[in-house]
Amino acid sequence: MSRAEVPIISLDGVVKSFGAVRALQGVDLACRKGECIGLVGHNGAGKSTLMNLLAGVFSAEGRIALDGVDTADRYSVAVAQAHGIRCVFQELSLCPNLTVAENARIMHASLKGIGWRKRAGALIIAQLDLVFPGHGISAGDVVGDLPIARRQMVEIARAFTVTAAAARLVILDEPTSSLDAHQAGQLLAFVRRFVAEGGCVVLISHLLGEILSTADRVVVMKDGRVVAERPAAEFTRASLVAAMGTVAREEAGRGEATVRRSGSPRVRVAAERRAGGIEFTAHQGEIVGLAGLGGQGQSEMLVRIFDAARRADRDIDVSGGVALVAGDRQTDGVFPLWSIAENITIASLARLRRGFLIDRAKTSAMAETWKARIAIRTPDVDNPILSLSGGNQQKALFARALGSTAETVLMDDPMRGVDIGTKQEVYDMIRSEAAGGRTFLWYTTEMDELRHCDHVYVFRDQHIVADLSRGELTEEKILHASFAEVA
Ligand SMILES: Nc1ncnc2c1ncn2[C@@H]1O[C@H](COP(=O)(O)OP(=O)(O)OP(=O)(O)O)[C@@H](O)[C@H]1O
Repeated sequence: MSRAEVPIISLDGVVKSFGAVRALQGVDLACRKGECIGLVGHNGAGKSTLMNLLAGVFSAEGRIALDGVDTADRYSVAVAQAHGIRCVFQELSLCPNLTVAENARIMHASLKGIGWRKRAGALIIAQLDLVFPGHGISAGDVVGDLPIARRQMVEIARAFTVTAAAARLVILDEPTSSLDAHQAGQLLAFVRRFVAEGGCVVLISHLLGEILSTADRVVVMKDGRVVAERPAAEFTRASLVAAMGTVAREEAGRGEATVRRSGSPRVRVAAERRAGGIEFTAHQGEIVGLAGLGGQGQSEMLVRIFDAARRADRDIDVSGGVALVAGDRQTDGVFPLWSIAENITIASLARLRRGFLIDRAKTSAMAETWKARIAIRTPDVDNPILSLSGGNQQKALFARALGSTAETVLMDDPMRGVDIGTKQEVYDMIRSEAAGGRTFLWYTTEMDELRHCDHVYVFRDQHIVADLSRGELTEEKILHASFAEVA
């Protein structure tokens, strides 16, 4: 084997268990210079566990070799970092109370002495400029004040920064899940440049289009095993879905071409008092999309509506109960110290009461029902929520909202990290619940998801700039409204 072919890291027969769960059941993987490996698999297949192993976070049984040398059981985060192995985790890991520059310094201990903050700031901003030109982030911004997309951009750029050790292998776990299409395109183009210059990237994603367009080789995992591994060019979207063990099917959009908006609105947000201001309405049984580039005021609108259901807001009318599926599950969704069952049932406690107490049997029954309906992978719903894989935590948030009696469900980019099979199940559920009279307000940056909507409002710069019914909905119109200057 020539030197160039010696893998940066190789795993051989790696096994990892969490209690009764065998997360990895004997995995082999080699990561070489100059390649992007696409890693796919259903929620809970073992992808994040594998990346934690590559990053030295978890120890495991089996063999790990670095540059062809067996590390025996000496592999650790420090050893991984010294070899230029970096990770961008699905759950963002920046310190929210520190600035962008200070967070860059955490990764680079060599930035010290007088002026370190300035140097750290220059380093991260230069990298952001390379990956996400026009990012709009400053070194002095406090991370906790940034919207989730910008936090994700900082985290990604930080992984590629170079000081003492160059980045040789960067593992990206669902890196585009909070980015809009434009930012995702910037990142994937950068990945190709990094790989062309001799770097290696492991790209974990449920968006199969980005795997097929960016990866050289695709590794498919199922239930803790690698079940297929081939050059990306040999896969089609359908064969990839089939390899993951999901039945491929064309996603159906909403049936009829146009829908007459009738009945009294469930949610109405008055038009802004400016020329051309557009009123936002959502009627009973409608699925209403909030579109546009990421972070253009869509989440803020959902939060205002959520608040208006509890206390009067002169510009917003809401009738009936409201539930929210948060996209930023880390800060807005999951109760990290609670069990899976408690996380699912918290929005339904009124129905689960017996006298003054919560009926545990009813709570467990509701959690079990949703575990089965939405395929939450856990041996026991009383396990802590954080024992679930990221996508399965997101499913629990869906179960919380759909299982409540709220007439209106607000969804803030809710499919983060959810696998393709489950997405199809959830789309079906949303459609049938809407047919039964429920109203959905759905913020998504995925064009494909907007096809499920009856009506779409496009946001730009905190304003609604277009109001499109299903019959008028095209990707071109949405892009045009997303980018066009206000006349
Ligand atoms: N800390 C933990 N404690 C208990 N079980 C865990 C823990 N971390 C992971 N698991 C379990 O290991 C299995 C693999 O999880 P992993 O996070 O690797 O899946 P994944 O393929 O990354 O899924 P996703 O696409 O949802 O991110 C799952 O069944 C998960 O519940």
